Amino acid sequence: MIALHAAAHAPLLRPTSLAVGPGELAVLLGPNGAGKTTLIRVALGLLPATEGEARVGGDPVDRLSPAERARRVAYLPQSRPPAWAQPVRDLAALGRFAHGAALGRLAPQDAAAVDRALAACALEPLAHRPAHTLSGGELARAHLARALAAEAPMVVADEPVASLDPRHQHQVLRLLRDHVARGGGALVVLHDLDLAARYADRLLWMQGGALVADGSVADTMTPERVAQVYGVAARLIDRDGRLHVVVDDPL
Ligand SMILES: Nc1ncnc2c1ncn2[C@@H]1O[C@H](COP(=O)(O)OP(=O)(O)OP(=O)(O)O)[C@@H](O)[C@H]1O
Repeated sequence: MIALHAAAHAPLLRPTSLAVGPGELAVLLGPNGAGKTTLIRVALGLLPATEGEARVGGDPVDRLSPAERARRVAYLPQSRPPAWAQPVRDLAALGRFAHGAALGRLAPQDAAAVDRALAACALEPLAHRPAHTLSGGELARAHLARALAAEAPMVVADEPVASLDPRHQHQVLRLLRDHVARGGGALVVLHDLDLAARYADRLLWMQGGALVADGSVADTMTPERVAQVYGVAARLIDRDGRLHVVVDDPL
């Protein structure tokens, strides 16, 4: 469980109360600069709250060691660390460091978790490739494998599908859904409203540093809200019980 009752001044996060827990895939939406990354960073204790507090797994995040926090929540940041000539498998193994693993010293359970994450991300054929030789989309999946290898109860992913082709976008969101089906929780930033409508249990809408709506797809995804939050005209089409979001023109 990630719980936030906090505000920050710079970058701006208006007073925000939010809890995301096991069994839900919450998608954080909002235009560029709305404060999505800021909210995540305050929630994870990576930016100080100027008022209030953030809790992870029930404890104030500033009382957790980085390793303890990493065992509770796997964070896939938007700007990922530069990849150097490290094989993909070693990059994924970084996800086990919070469990006491070190490169060249993976216990059987660490190696098994890394193998599961590589398989889930369809990276087995690339396991021995130096990460700096990967395409942008392959590298994004390698970072996801690192996050999944941690096998933390919560996953927080900031635009995890940004550089992926359509098939891999769906693959990543299915992996996050599988994580939720196994009892985990996920907080994921997306810019694709159609993907959000398809995969989210809950939508968190941000604008101007504030959470302006929080609820199910059925309750919160409306053309009016898309217009208000993003400044674009959108049509919602219900086809075979699934909502499709078609973005038309800027308003
Ligand atoms: N260290 C900082 N000091 C001052 N302002 C900042 C700082 N970091 C970010 N900001 C500003 O805070 C606002 C929110 O930024 P944030 O990265 O949280 O937005 P975002 O919703 O994640 O955007 P995007 O979709 O573009 O990634 C932006 O206007 C940004 O320029």
